[in-house]
Amino acid sequence: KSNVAVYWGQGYNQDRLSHFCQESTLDIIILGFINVFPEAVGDWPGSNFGNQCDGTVYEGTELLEGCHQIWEDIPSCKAMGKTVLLSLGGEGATTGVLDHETALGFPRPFQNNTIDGFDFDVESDGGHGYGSMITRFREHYASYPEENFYISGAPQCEIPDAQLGYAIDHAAFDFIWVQFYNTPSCSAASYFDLTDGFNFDAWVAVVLSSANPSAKLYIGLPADPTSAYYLTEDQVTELVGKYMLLYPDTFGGIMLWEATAADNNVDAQGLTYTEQMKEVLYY
Ligand SMILES: CNC(=N)NC(=O)NC
Repeated sequence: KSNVAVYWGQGYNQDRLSHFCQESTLDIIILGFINVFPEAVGDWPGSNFGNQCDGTVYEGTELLEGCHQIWEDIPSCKAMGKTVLLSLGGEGATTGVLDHETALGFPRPFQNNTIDGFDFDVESDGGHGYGSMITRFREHYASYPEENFYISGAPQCEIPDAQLGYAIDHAAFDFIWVQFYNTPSCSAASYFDLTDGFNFDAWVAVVLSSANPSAKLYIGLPADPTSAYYLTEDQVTELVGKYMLLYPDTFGGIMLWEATAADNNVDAQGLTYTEQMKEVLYY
């Protein structure tokens, strides 16, 4: 079963989470972002969810306290069978888990909601701390054997990814959705131009030699048709059709950046981009 995973939380004028939970074509929803990481053990993280939340923060921190709609919607999202992950990082985030200790001390004041795991969208200051952090998450997960908890990552498409390369090699991820956009040399769009730098094959090799060779590898795509890296439904059908068949065990599905842009991107048949992607996967 291949999945459609979408980021939500940074969309322009975005709808609340429950709106997207009702969309049958979404399987995994990645909440972005915890965008401020602690500088030292005991520091608090910080968060940003765009137009959501009420702007209040925990005293003296950058961690949003009034994200009522999100916390209300997570249980219903899970009741609809969605996997809900909380993403750490995002563009311009204050990342940089300094060291092993800070990584282990990353507090988890994420309300009393149980999310299904954590996503690492580390776009700067990566390094070895993330390997330790993920290993610690795995240790925590092990004390809830009846629960399914996940770890995912969103590396850029150049190999090795400067921020997450070490973590991918040394810590077990369940899903790796490569941003086959933002980097011209290896984008999915480059599959359709003379450079043909699209490197899904090489990413499969990375996964097979990583700490979790059975991790699922997703093709990350922009949902906004004005993106320089945008692919039409026909292009995605050709690209995904080829790689889904080439690597049936490793291919996991499609990731979209991001949910609101996908909602607003409707084709002649009235299908949102997410619905188009679902058709591509089950065509
Ligand atoms: C510019 N940064 C992004 N668009 N980040 C992502 O797409 N992360 C999954």
